[in-house]
Amino acid sequence: MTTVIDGNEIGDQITEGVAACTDTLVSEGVTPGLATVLMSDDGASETYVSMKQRACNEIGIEGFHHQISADESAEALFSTIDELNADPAVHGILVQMPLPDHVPKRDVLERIDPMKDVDGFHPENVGRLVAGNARYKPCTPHGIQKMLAETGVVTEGKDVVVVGRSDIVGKPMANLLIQYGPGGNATTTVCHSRTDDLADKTRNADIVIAAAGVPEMIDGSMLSAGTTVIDVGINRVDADTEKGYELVGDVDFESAKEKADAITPVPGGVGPLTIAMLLYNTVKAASLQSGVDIRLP
Ligand SMILES: Nc1nc2c(c(=O)[nH]1)N[C@@H](CN(C=O)c1ccc(C(=O)N[C@@H](CCC(=O)O)C(=O)O)cc1)CN2
Repeated sequence: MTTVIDGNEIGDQITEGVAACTDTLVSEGVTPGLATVLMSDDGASETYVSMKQRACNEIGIEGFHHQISADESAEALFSTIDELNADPAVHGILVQMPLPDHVPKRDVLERIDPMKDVDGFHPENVGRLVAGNARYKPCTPHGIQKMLAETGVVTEGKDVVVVGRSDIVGKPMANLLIQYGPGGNATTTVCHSRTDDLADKTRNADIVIAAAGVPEMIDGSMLSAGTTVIDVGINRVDADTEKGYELVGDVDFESAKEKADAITPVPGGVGPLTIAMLLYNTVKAASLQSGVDIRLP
């Protein structure tokens, strides 16, 4: 029997633990604050930012939102970040990706105070992660680690194939998987658009993590029986629905399910964990900046 991993259930469980930490901080006079910055008119990005704000409100994290028009200069974004860096009510800053082409992404990430970088994308935080001393683990890969642990999928000694080499998922995921300790100790292969014979790599994997942003590119014929399949893709494809689109993953769910021991659906798989781990990092940021000790889940 294939287990369909319920990301909403695991996300809710983690959020409950984070909510208890928020209560502890508030009782000590510290209200965790998260600022989201959106410089885009992309519908999906707008949806994700409002989901993040709603999730904050539900557990008592104070949300601040800054909208910058997509055709503004990069300077407008830099000065917003400078203000948020200096604001003591803001413990976490998240600049929603992707940014418009004229905005230099690396300069934006370096502008954020690393202590407030709850995405874990600042080079200082990336370096700490690679060194095995993470401050803020990037939300999606951290959520996948939690999801595997919760499902009883051990990574130690396993062959894991990560499909995709993005800064948000592929690279940090691979780095977490090769760390010492639980959720790590995996033999990790990173595949990408130039990989020769991808199916040969995925067929030899115990765990496949698909994060390439290509709708349904991994199907059952590319998997061996018993594989754990984690689908990170959330692609909007045109469909005859009320919204005019439907969400599909990077995995062809029906054929992959025939082979998988465990598989995540889209929606309701990895996505909710991304939000839960953002709350986790925000509360951790508030704890680090205030010196109030908490026990994170
Ligand atoms: N600064 C960042 N930008 C982006 C990140 C990130 O981690 N930091 N990740 C992605 C998108 N993302 C968060 O921003 C994200 C995507 C999807 C979901 C989610 O819960 N999806 C739901 C479906 C929602 C829908 O109806 O569209 C699901 O999968 O069930 C959460 C977060 C890019 N940018």
